[in-house]
Order: sequence, then C-alpha cells, then structure tokens
Amino acid sequence: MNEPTREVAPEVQSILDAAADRPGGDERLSVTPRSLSAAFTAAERDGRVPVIAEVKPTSPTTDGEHDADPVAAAKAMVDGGAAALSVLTEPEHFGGSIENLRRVREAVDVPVLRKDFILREAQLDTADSDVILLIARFLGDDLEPMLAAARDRGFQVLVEVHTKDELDAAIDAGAEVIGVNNRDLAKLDVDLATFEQLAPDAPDDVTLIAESGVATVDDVRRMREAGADGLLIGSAIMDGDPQTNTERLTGAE
Ligand SMILES: O=P(O)(O)OC[C@@H](O)[C@@H](O)c1c[nH]c2ccccc12
Repeated sequence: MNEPTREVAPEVQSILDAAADRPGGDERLSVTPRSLSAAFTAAERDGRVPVIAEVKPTSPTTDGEHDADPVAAAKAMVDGGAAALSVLTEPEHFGGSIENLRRVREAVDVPVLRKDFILREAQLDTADSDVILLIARFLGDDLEPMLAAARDRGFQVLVEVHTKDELDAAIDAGAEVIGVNNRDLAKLDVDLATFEQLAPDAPDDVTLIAESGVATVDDVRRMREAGADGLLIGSAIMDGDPQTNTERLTGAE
C-alpha cells in the first residue's frame, strides 16, 4: 500500500496543511487542452530540447522573491523556445495565484501546466489549464480516482513521483505523462541521480519528464541521456533573464 501521509519536511507539511484548507471550484470544469505531446514534437522538430519553463515567484528553497511580471516572464520564456509553461498557483509558499495562471494562459499559445498541491476533486475546478499536476506521494490511493476525475474534465495530467514505489503506482494508475522530481520532499535536497535511477523502469510509451535541479546545459544533456523526453525547469530560468536562460537550456543539444 502506498501511504499518503509519509514523513515530509516541516515546510512541506505546512504547504499540505494550507492545501487541505483551500476551497475548490463551485462548478465542474470542462477544458479543451492544448496538446503537450504536440508541443514536445514541435520542439524536437526544430531542434529544441522540450522544456516546460516554470513561472515561480518564490519557493521554500528560494531566497527572496522574483517581482518580474509573470506575463512578461512567460512571454520571454516562449520567445526563448520553451515548448510549454508551468505556472505556480499555490499562494502561500510559492507566491503563485490563479490570476497569474489565467493571465499567462491568455497571453501565450503553448500548453500551460497548473502547478499546485491538489488534494481533493473540487480543487481541480479552480481554473482552466492544459495540464494539471498530481503528486503521487500526497494522493496515495486517491491517485487513480483523481487521475480519472482530471481526465473527465479534459485535463492532461502530469503525475509526479520521486521513488520506485510511486513510479509503479503512477504506471498502475494509467499515467501517460510522469515527472520524476529530483527533489526529495522529505529533506528538500536535490539529486539528479534520482531521475537516472528511475527512468529505466518507466515504459517507453510514457512521456517522461525530469523535474527540479536542472541548472546548466550539462544538466540538460545528462537528463536527456538518461531518457528525459522533456524537462521542467524553474529557478535556472527565473534567475536572471528568462529569455536568454531558456534559449541556452533549450539549445543544449
Ligand atoms: O526550480 P527548479 O529546481 O528548476 O524546479 C522546478 C520544479 O520542478 C519545482 O518547482 C517543483 C517540482 N515539483 C513541484 C511541486 C510543487 C511545487 C513546485 C514543484
């Protein structure tokens, strides 16, 4: 059995406590998503590494806050070659908002991932997005019904895992897009070897994404060699000029 309440860092527990209290939407959404796989294929076709660039104003492991306008940052990422975007909507620990997501999705035409800590079905109904994140560790046995609930609404789903057990649970639940988070939510440290260890166990037909801790062109190459179909990159793009950073990282091959 996959226990939903395993030990996590105090910062992460605080995120989960806040997430449990957050209301959902009143009405069941129905979204018509922009295709993530088509966006990855298009990037590959013109020689760009498929990157989901993340608009992340701050985080528990970041010093200070980026006060750049999220829409300006998002457009710069797309101009820099990002195949898709990720927008944090968690308000209390990541400086995100639903408003940021709405504005960004309106301003760009690439697929946009809603990055939040979704624990209940109604929380899927807070905002339209093309892709939604579900974190295996926090959902436990609810992963499969939540995946079905998200798909019923039209969302593409990125299922995040960090261990072999979570990867197996994601595969059993029928996940088609799986992100391996290199950050351990129990200790908050990052190790790119996490992706390298888990990738060989993912079936070929799964779209596999390496998440967190990718900072340099060498890191991009390392994750691609280990089998990453795409990369999710936040801090290394937000720190400094988002367009130049995205150009450098998407042009790593
Ligand atoms: O800034 P980084 O190290 O490039 O990481 C991006 C992304 O992977 C990270 O923000 C993240 C991965 N999983 C999450 C779950 C919730 C919030 C944030 C995340």
